[in-house]
Amino acid sequence: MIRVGINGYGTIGKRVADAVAAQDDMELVGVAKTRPNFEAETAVSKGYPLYAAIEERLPLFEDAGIDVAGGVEDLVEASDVVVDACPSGIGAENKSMYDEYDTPALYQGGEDADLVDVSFNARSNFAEAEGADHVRVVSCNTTGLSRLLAPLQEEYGVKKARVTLVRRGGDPGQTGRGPINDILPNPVTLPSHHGPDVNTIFPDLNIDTLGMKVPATLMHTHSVNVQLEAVPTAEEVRELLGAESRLFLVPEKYAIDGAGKLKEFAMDHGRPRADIWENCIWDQSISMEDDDLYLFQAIHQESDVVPENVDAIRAVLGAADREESMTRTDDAMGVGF
Ligand SMILES: NC(=O)C1=CN([C@@H]2O[C@H](COP(=O)(O)OP(=O)(O)OC[C@H]3O[C@@H](n4cnc5c(N)ncnc54)[C@H](OP(=O)(O)O)[C@@H]3O)[C@@H](O)[C@H]2O)C=CC1
Ligand SMILES: O=C(OP(=O)(O)O)[C@H](O)COP(=O)(O)O
Repeated sequence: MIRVGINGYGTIGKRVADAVAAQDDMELVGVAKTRPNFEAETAVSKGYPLYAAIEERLPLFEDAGIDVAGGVEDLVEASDVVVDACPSGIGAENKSMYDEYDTPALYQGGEDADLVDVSFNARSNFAEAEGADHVRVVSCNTTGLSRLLAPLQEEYGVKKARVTLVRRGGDPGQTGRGPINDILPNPVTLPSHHGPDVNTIFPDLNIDTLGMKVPATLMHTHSVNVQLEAVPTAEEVRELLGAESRLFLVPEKYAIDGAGKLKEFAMDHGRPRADIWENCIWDQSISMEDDDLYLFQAIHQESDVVPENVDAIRAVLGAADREESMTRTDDAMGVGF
């Protein structure tokens, strides 16, 4: 069994914890939090051992009547690998602690690419993470782009990708985020971080990305144009993308017109937290104009990186190859509609 610790039990960390607990080759050693809030209560009610991320705060948990298994260093020491899902920048501060205990660590997309040995997307570069000590699972949007570009690059070759990312302003629980009545170029300069981030996975891929932020919390939406080397029909592209386990082609007959109905669809399917782990590509948006492919896809920012974190655990430990790991992860989590 692979012993996994999760440091940072927020939006991403709690989802990765559930996904790890669902794998039959992994054991969740525990999760680390800084304070005894509702998420601490939930972790305890799920039977996840709770560790204090800041050891001086141990008494706060005791005062709140929450049992704590130890401090974060105990968690790191007891784990074969740690998933760091702390807020952006805290992962970098934690790196020396992971090194001290010789525990490989996975970081999230909010950390800089130069913090790590390898930036990771399971479909695109699984094997590169094998044996690495520090791996970054790229951001939700970059994960969505990498999953899409990998089969296109392999099958047809990519001359150039141009993507406009319409980004949700904040997650549903982030009550302090905005905008609340505006549409922002964000960043106003080009490129957004997503293009350079895609290049951490595909170094030679020619890609420009532009970002915007809008007053929405449910999902991001991408307007994608990929100029291809070989020229398939739109139907051939549909078949290629439809065969990928983490790409969901939203059928026209479902009459799903946006993120609201996608989330409703996920809830109808009994998805935990209404999570959508797959890229949602509108089937009827897939179009070819000469050598240009166009499509729209929606990305659930809170959950698409979760299966990628599970695969990265196996990758760093050399516990499985790409296909075996992705299949195990998907089967255990129920990825695929
Ligand atoms: N949310 C998203 O859409 C996505 C986020 N990411 C990336 O994932 C990472 C985490 O983001 P997200 O889950 O949204 O962030 P959250 O703020 O939701 O969760 C992080 C949690 O870490 C805890 N924390 C804070 N400081 C520490 C610390 N020193 N040690 C341990 N835990 C700490 C906080 O909980 P508490 O203080 O209560 O313990 C907080 O809730 C970032 O790099 C982000 O860029 C990637 C893809 C999508
Ligand atoms: O990784 C994400 O988005 P990103 O790919 O646009 O950076 C997450 O949705 C977090 O984005 P945020 O930095 O707006 O919180």
